[in-house]
Amino acid sequence: MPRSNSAVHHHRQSSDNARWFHPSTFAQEFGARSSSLRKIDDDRFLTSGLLDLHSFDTELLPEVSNVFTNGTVHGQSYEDSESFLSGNKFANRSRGLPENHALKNFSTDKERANNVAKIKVVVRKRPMNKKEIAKKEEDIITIDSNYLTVHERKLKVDLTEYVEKHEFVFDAVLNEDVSNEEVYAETVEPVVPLIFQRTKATCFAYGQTGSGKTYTMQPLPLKASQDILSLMHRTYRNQGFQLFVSFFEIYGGKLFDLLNDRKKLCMREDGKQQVCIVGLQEYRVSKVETIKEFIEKGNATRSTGTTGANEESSRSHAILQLCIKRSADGTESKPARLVGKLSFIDLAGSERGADTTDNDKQTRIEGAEINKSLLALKECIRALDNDQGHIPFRGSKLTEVLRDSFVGDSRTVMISCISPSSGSSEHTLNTLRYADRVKSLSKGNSSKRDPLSSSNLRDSTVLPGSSSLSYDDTFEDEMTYVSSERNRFGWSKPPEREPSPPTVVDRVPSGRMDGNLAPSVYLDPQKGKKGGQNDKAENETDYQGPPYEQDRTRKTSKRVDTNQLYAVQDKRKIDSRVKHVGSQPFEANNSDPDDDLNALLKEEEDLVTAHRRQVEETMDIVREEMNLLVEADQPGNQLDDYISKLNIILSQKAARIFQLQTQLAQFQRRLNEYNVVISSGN
Ligand SMILES: Nc1ncnc2c1ncn2[C@@H]1O[C@H](COP(=O)(O)OP(=O)(O)OP(=O)(O)O)[C@@H](O)[C@H]1O
Repeated sequence: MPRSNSAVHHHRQSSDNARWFHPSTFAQEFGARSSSLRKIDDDRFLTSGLLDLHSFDTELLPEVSNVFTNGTVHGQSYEDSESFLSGNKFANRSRGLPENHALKNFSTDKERANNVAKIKVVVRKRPMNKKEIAKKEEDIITIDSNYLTVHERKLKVDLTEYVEKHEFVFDAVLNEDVSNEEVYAETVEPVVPLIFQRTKATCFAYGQTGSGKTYTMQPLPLKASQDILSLMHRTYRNQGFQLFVSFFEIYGGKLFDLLNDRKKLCMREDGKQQVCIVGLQEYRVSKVETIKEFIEKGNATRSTGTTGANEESSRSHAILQLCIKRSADGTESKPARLVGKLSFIDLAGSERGADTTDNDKQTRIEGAEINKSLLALKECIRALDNDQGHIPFRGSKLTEVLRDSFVGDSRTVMISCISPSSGSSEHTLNTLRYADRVKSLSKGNSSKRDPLSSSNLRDSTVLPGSSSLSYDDTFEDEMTYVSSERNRFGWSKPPEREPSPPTVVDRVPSGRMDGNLAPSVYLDPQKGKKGGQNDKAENETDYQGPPYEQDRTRKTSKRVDTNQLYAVQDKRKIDSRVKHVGSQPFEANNSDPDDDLNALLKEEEDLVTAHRRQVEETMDIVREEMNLLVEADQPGNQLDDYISKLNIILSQKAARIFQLQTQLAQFQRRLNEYNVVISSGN
């Protein structure tokens, strides 16, 4: 197994679920819609959804017009197409937004695509809320361009306080004043044109409960559809492109169609090892309004599923996909094939992931499942960006479903949401470390972690300029629109657009889930403390400062049927890459290879986390020793006191080193076993 520097802390997830498609907020955003999907069904051309696994091949089209070449597209200028595509560029990028003007004139779409990072990690800090202010908590996050510093208050052994700084660098760091519109521009907007060029892109958010995942993610799919449809009706007019939407959830390892009465779906692999979701309904859409209705419907279905209510959806991953298809001859006479895809993933319930020490069995199972998703996700991203032959998508159901998104031309945008307050420092650091880990997986990152470069052992990282977003300020004026009118999510109203295309919604049998990807995650490992509900309660109170308009529906915490979770693991083993070694199976005892891999990944994470902790603690101890020496030099110091303190310190050091050595030796043994198998398999 190729080694890497990856390390995700085992973050206890202390959040409630992140449901950025929550119906209540959605309805408030876009106005409550009385129309149900039934209406959609009635009014539009929906066919019953049957799945022909092979009718919608995932093969990409041989040629897609090079629309950006030479700045003209079928007589339409590039500038024209850009101006409507990016109607929200901002004159003011000083609020935590990095200057991304490096990429000025793209001469080709390929160049454009190359300039959009494969993995982009963005951090968003939310404002302090009323409760935090009332508790006199401090804002411990400072941001300077794409640099972020956590000022963590700590106590020495002698109980004196000091501030430890943890510095991070990400592709973009957005402060509390940054609007959702700007978040979109920084994250999803740059990848939208790429999905017309055969790219599969995924956006997901993670972070502690109440850190702003829902607030951040909820508006993105609609905004993206708006831009996609604009491109289709302008730049790519009459080229046979079609937009499809699907929305499903993974709950307890099973798939449910959120746009088809939560019908249970079945995941299969075809002969070409393509992942197919049998029965998944895809709806052809040509109006943003219609997509809103579908999302609303999906959210409602998710929260009122047959076996439960909100708490169930809080334990599910919701995946909304926007697919661009095109018929081979550019007309609609032939079946459309997938060109590109944009996935928005709500990895819910992640707050339970770190709480593997919880006494409740159900909670432990869920936590383990979520940890598994996070680890598997990270591993897939790592493999993806390093063009590794083996992509461990089987590490979790989520990554398995998203398999196609980890191959080919893909883009991943991670949004790490963080709370600013001192009371959240541990969660915040965990979130940032995970983000940092994912970012450091990218081979595109030129800057490497230099653990000793900082006097205080920085947490972070990487790469200035490794993957900044591509903005073309040549067109900035045209792209800019300013509106004082903002909706509840902070979006400015978009400028007047072209007349909407006729409302057409075709229900299409799809059957194939061609790719996509990526999960929203959240990680927040926190040991020893049961995070979550209390934090949640606090975080959900009103904010002061900027008027926050988003209402949230509280998610209650109920228990789900254990059997459902157990029933989950659909263990069809078809990974041809994991082979047997001679006559000896990969794992003795008939154990599941996926489980072995997962266990190994978990051990790796544990080891790196333990190492990190050990280094940090060592630094603390060294400080203690220095203080002790200073004290020892003082006249009249107590020798007894010095000796006993030194003894304690040395014992602590020895114990920690011994513990880490044991863990390392254990991991090396496991690694050796695994390496044999993988190398033989390849
Ligand atoms: N950047 C922001 N600006 C203004 N308000 C925000 C921002 N981020 C979050 N909020 C507000 O903070 C509260 C919590 O945010 P949100 O529900 O998005 O958190 P979450 O991470 O999704 O939580 P959970 O994991 O519990 O679902 C909401 O009331 C939201 O409106």
